[in-house]
Amino acid sequence: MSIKLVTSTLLPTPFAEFRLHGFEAENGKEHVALTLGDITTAEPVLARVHSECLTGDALFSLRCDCGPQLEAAMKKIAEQGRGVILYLRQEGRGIGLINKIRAYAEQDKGLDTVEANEILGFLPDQREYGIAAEMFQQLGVAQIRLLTNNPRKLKALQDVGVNVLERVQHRVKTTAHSHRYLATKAAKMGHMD
Ligand SMILES: Nc1nc2c(ncn2[C@@H]2O[C@H](COP(=O)(O)OP(=O)(O)OP(=O)(O)O)[C@@H](O)[C@H]2O)c(=O)[nH]1
Ligand SMILES: [Zn+2]
Repeated sequence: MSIKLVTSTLLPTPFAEFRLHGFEAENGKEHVALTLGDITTAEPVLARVHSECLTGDALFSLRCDCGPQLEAAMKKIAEQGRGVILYLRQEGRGIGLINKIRAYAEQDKGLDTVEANEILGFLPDQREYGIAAEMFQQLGVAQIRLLTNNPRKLKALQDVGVNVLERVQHRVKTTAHSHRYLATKAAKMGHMD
């Protein structure tokens, strides 16, 4: 086991009172999950596997759609009264915060998100989803309906053994700033509508 559930508490939010679960990975990284309702029953659970984006999730960045996607996932789960969000600390598609800022600086000079990662010596997407499977298992989630537009995430999760019954579209409104970013994701990273 490369990650363990350490402690849980309540997290009141504007959308619902979630449970917040703290996980510690073998490599020292700390991850969290938000859950609502009884997610241990056989009925598929609405789930979002969200990758950390400090700029989008906490600083209101318009360069990407992460913040609105997180909020939309919390709202959809609140509406259903049942669901789970894994918040994985894989900032910058796995390259880390400072390197993501470096990548943004390259994008300021005209490169797209994929080219910027490559010029810095990284793959376009370095995320790994093995811990997600273990987190679902430890939370007692048997099968999920996954909120995503990213086919690679869907496949990666299935490859590590997550039982994904359905992909649920998870689009949010685009802004003038995020338009190019989303266009690159569609053209180069296969993101779906
Ligand atoms: N390296 C890099 N990472 C970025 C950039 N913009 C956003 N990210 C990171 O990308 C991650 C979010 O991934 P996305 O590709 O936007 O979306 P996704 O989670 O794969 O797919 P969805 O489930 O459809 O949202 C977060 O970790 C962000 O920090 C960028 O320009 N460069
Ligand atoms: Zn983002």
